[in-house]
Amino acid sequence: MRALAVVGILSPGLMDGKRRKKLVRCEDLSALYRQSGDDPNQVLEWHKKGGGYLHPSLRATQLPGRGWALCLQPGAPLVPAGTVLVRSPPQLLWVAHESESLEVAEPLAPGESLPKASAALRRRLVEALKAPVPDPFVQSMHPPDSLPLRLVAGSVSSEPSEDAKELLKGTSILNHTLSLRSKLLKAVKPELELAKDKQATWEACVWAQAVIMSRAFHVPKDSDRLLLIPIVDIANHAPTYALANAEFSDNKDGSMSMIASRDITSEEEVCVCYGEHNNEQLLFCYGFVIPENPCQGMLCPLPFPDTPARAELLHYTLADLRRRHGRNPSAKAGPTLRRPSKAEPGSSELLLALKIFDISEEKAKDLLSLGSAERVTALEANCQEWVMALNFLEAWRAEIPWRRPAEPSSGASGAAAQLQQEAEDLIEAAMKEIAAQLPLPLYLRFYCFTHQWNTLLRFLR
Ligand SMILES: C[S@@+](CC[C@H](N)C(=O)[O-])C[C@H]1O[C@@H](n2cnc3c(N)ncnc32)[C@H](O)[C@@H]1O
Repeated sequence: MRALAVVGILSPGLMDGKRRKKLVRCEDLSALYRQSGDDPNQVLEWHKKGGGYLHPSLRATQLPGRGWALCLQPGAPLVPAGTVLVRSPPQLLWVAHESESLEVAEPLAPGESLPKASAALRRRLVEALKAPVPDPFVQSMHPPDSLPLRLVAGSVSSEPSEDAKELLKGTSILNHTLSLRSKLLKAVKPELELAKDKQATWEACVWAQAVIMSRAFHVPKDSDRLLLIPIVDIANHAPTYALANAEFSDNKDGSMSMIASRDITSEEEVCVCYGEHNNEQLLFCYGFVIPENPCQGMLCPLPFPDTPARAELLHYTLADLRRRHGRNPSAKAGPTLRRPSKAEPGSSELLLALKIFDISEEKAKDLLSLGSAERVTALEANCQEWVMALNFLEAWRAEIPWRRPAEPSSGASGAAAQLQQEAEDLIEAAMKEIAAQLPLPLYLRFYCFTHQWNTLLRFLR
């Protein structure tokens, strides 16, 4: 009974007794995740019968590397901005309110703002799998197998394997994912204790958590409602709000719609923006990365300063820096490494953080009382921070496992490998940038002292 009844149930059109019996004996829960032959029409039918609306020119289809997607049919007339593309009535939505839940729940991951609502949805999803035939909506909720939580989920009774951890080394996601796994294990302990088959229950809980991370929406953004929205949840992600061609609309009658935010033409894919996320955030929550993502940056694996004035100073000055360059000022997550550009060096946030690490608490208090412009001048990096940054970047790069350059990045680990490659490229670019600033004698001294001859030869001007 390891696979519950779920495995058979999740294969559309296979409900005859003989076939189902065979599938129930299957030894894994892989049918909880998207298969290449999955057909979206079952859930579309179910949605229509339940009172849902789908624009007649839209169809759900599989796109390589993107799973299911909503696209305008070939030859369909232009759909003008403002058109309702999908409407899901309240009775088909799964809604959890943070304020209505009495339970105590801790956030499982950084940035999770509705932990009680997530816990309530997770429990409901796991329960739904126990039904003899879960409804087509539940059957359609397939999170990607490249989601980091899935990569490290492994066995309920042992630690994640070194091989699984290797896939995320050198990125801030490794620690976040391991922490998410252990917090989830703790949160579902009561269910696991009651379960006959602990591994199957653990896998169902991982599936439910993965569904919430990759398919649940928090609408409106500042409300306490977490929703699973059939059909609307088939829309894939556009990197920025400006690049999306559709958006959610929260209706007065409790239904949810997706509306065209600009004209959409024949065969175009309908995409919403899940949030302007960089590839680290996308991989952690959604299991994919976007090549040349315009929302760029990778979190530098640095601890935040551990004294109040230095922590506050870093927070404010990072926000200042971001505002000045037209980026989202939120600085909660700490300094990021970016692609160098004419407007801004890629290592500017790292250099700022290293400078603040090196000053006293008293000096930090003084700087906090100054205006923004004076602070910027006082916190300008010099040779000392450049050398510290080179040291830090060398250590960061050494964390990333060595990979054969031609190795194809496909399968479940492909997106993680692409993120590691992105980290390597950003580190290399930042090192070049810093090497170009450093006076030659200092540069030579650093590399001779650290015996990193390869880097020395590569960057020697
Ligand atoms: C809300 S669901 C969208 C529907 C999903 N494609 C499916 O098969 O059901 C989010 C998931 O879709 C995939 N996805 C969304 N946008 C993507 C994109 N721009 N590139 C690749 N995969 C994407 C990821 O697997 C993500 O976790």
